[in-house]
Amino acid sequence: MCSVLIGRVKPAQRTLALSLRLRANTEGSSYAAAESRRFCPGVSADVEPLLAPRRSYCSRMAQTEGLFFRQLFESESSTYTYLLADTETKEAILIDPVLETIDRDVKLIQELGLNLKVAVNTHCHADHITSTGLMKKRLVGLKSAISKFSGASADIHLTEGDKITFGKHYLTVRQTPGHTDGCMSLVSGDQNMVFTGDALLIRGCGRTDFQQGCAKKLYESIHQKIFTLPDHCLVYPAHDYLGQTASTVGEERKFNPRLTKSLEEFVKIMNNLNLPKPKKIVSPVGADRGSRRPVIRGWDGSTQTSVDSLSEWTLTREMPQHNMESTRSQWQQGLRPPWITRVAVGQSPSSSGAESDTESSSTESEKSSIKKQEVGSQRVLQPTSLLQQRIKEIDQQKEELKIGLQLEIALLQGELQTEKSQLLRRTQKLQALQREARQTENTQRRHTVRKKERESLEEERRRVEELKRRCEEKEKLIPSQPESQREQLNLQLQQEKEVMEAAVRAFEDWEFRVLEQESGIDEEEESTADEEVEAESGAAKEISCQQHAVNTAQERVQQLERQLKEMEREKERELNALRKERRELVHTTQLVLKEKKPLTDWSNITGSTPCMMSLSPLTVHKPPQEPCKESVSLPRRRSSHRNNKLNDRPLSAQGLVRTLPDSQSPEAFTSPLLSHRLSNGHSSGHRTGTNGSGLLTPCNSTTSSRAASPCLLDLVEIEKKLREAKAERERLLREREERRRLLLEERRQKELNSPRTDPPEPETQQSPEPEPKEQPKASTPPKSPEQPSLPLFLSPNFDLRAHLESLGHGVTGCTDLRLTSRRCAGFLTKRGGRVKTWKKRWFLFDMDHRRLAYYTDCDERKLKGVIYFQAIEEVYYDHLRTATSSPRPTLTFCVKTYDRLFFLVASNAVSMRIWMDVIVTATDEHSRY
Ligand SMILES: N[C@@H](CCC(=O)N[C@@H](CSS)C(=O)NCC(=O)O)C(=O)O
Repeated sequence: MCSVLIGRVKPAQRTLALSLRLRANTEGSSYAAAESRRFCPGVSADVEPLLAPRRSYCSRMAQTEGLFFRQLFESESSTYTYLLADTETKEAILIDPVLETIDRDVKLIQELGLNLKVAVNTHCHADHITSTGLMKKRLVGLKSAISKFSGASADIHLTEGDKITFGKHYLTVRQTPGHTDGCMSLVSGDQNMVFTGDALLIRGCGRTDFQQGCAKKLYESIHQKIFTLPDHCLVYPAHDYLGQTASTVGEERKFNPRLTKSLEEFVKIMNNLNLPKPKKIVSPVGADRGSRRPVIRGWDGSTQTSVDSLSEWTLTREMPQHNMESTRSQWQQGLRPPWITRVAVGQSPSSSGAESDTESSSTESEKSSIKKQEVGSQRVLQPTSLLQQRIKEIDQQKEELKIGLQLEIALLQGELQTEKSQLLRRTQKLQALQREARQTENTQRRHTVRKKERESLEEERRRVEELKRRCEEKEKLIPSQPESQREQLNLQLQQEKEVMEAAVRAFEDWEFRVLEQESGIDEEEESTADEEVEAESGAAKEISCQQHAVNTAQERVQQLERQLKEMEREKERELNALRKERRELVHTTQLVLKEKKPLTDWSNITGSTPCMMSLSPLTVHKPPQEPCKESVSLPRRRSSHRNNKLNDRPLSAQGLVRTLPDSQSPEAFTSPLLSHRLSNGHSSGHRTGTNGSGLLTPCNSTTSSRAASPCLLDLVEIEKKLREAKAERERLLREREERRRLLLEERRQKELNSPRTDPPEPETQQSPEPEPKEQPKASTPPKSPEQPSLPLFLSPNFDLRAHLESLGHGVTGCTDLRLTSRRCAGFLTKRGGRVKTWKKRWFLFDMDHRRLAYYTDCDERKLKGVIYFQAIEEVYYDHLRTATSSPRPTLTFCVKTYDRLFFLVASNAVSMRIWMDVIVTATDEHSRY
């Protein structure tokens, strides 16, 4: 049994103990030691000086024995979340968790077997939504905490001096208002760490231009509450926009550019910051939910309906949308610091038409056999991987949707809870009023009865007195009566007296009873009849008012319940739709995989070259709607058919599958490819496709997947089309082979007629085909009438060297390159595909093999990878410096294939320009052919 204590040390020594049962956990590993390894893992001597500050951080961390500490980062709002735990008891606290990273945080907490007791928000965040509310739904026993002055609801409201205890550690609350009224900093028990929230940032501080911000208050808070901590105390802020992770109080006191100034200067600085609104605050998340009244979401799932005290910015924080596409794309496109890794969905593991770019060390023979298989199977692997990618996307979408809707439901439940408790309060009040009314009524009734009784009593009194009077009169008259009658009269008087005395006794008893009854009754009540009437009418009013409020609250509760049910139904509907799509995609994947074997076998039998594969209608390409995410540089291309080019590209399996029902006929899928491609993309005949350019266009996977899903059911149709595709492909390959044979024939003829001038090229060991002979420098050979219309760069007579000279390159002066009429070779530094390390490679641009190969060295013995010409889409200079880690940013250029980017660095500007113009010929060749 252990407890998390939230207690105030001063003034009242208040200790609020939340006695919570702890899971039995015997692991007890040294988190602090692991943590220090994380901060300084295997530091080599040459970088050690650079890491010196971090070493001091971690060595100090390690001193706090038995403390687990983890700094976590959310890249969209640049927020730091901190997880602290006692390594022995496993009790943990979480500071400033963010909604977007709830899965990561919960997973980590569960993996480490921690028992999260409290999730603290250092203040009301204006730039992101806290995950405490949702986290409470996921982690049993978790309490939320926030400053009492934040105006937000939470399980625990903290004030100055409160202690948040977890195991043998604790954090003390120091109120540091200024950025917001409810800002607080949390100081570790040993004063080695302070979590400053948005008060003190590294070399900065929280803005003071919204949310009750006040520069003067902030200045005082920091000076009085943070700068009074020891110099070595580590500062952990809630945000950093420059990748800084921690600082110290001493450093900030000395170097903080804002806080080293006088108060007046500080105020001036803060008033002139002119910061843009935080990125997320203005995002119209939930804009489609305009029907909902503006609400400020409570920090633990409840809702505050008051909007008066909060800025308009706060009001923009609504629920995540059900349209998760936008969220996902934000996540996918969002820049992340290097230490945040997220598996990029849809990244093909291998390069286009190339061997894997993992810089593996397989042998040449392995390479060639792998290449054969790869080329043959690529067209089926790629669609499969696309489908699998889509499945992954759906899973992710499902998860996001679930979180979004769970949150929505949790918040509605919170709202419902609040309304219900309000209803309960009102009902109780109403009942009390009704009780009161009943009491009043009873009093009145009693009052009337009493009044009547008093009247009867009065009557009786009068009767008794009359009897008394009569007896007295008789008694007086008897002496004056004749003697003979006196005895008789005395007798009568005696009887009457007895009757009278009995009546007096009865009356007195009655009167005594009445007086006794009335002795307990409030005299005021008796006397102020008017007031009573007034109170009665007030109570009646109050009752009707309360009745009305109760009715409204009941309606609201019913409405919320309906909303909740609808939300749950919506969640089910959405999840079912996603489940259905996923099932269909899995089915289709299986089908495509089934197709894989015969197609691969067939491909091996034909022994087709990679270039031939480009004619396959199933070659996979990135959907044209998606621009290259890695760079937005303008491509360096001579071809003016940029847009057509994308449409000219072979149809992706994904696109095929999705567009089948629209295409109606098998011809739509097979017919126009060859003629269209051979006519340089200008053919307008025989177009049966759906996109106006005569070809089927792949659907945009991010927007139309759900709409397109029904077509996936048409599996028989798919099989049929696959068979047709195979037949068409076979025919195209035959035609292409024939054309190729004719070309070679023609080239040989030409060589016989015109003897070559260039010396024969030495690099022949790689070439399985006869090395073509070079033509004298002529980049545009005359076209014989019978010669088929071939693209410029495809022509066997095309002279690369002459072409470059004609472009004005000083080829002879560039000693870095070996340039012949058909080849260009030289060193380039290439960035790895998955492991982003830069390696120097020998690149060989080979026009005869139509590939750009790279080797470990200039002897070209160890092939590391190949980029086939048909895969190359664009070549451009990296002027936006997207390859941030490039050793020479100014000499970096990009070769974009349809599924990845190659970042290459030349040794100098001249060779970079030549390389780019060399490689661009490959793109032109591809786009034209
Ligand atoms: N451009 C940034 C602005 C982020 C921002 O305004 N941050 C707040 C804390 S979150 S409310 C702040 O106080 N910043 C102080 C500063 O000096 O930056 C973005 O949107 O990412």
